[in-house]
Amino acid sequence: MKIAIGADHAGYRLKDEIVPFLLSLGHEIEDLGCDCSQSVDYPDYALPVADKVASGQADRGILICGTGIGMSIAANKVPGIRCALVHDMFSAQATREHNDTNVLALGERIIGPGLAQEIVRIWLDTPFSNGERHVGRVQKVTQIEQQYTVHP
Ligand SMILES: O=C(CO)[C@H](O)[C@H](O)[C@H](O)COP(=O)(O)O
Repeated sequence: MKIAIGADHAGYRLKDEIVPFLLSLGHEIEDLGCDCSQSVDYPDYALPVADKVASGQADRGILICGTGIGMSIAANKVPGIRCALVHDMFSAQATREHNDTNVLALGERIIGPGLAQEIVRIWLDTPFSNGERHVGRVQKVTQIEQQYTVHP
């Protein structure tokens, strides 16, 4: 899978643990920063990752900040993005099966690298269930997005 990944200053250390893990699983990674503890703004890293996924240049995106909250809020503003903030293995599976999420947000200040890797592995491996009720609900979410998208 081609995966775009980004973090702010509160998430780059966990990103640096996740990137080699993803490479060891055989994924292609585009690391869009940041790479040091100098304070930056999470929307500046959420947008490029979300854009890679929304435009089809990446299959999935992973975003990391202190809590994952800022990254998930920002990513979900991009049309076509369904970003889930996940800190447990059950939700990692459920959000793929039920919500067909294409971006995963994690909080470095919330979980350690071992749990984060398990969440990432499950989230990447779990297919969308394609159950009729889930397809219909995801379509309804897309319809909400379309209602608020300004078309020129
Ligand atoms: O957006 C966030 C909180 O919802 C992220 O966790 C940020 O990483 C966090 O706000 C950064 O905080 P800092 O005090 O500027 O390090």
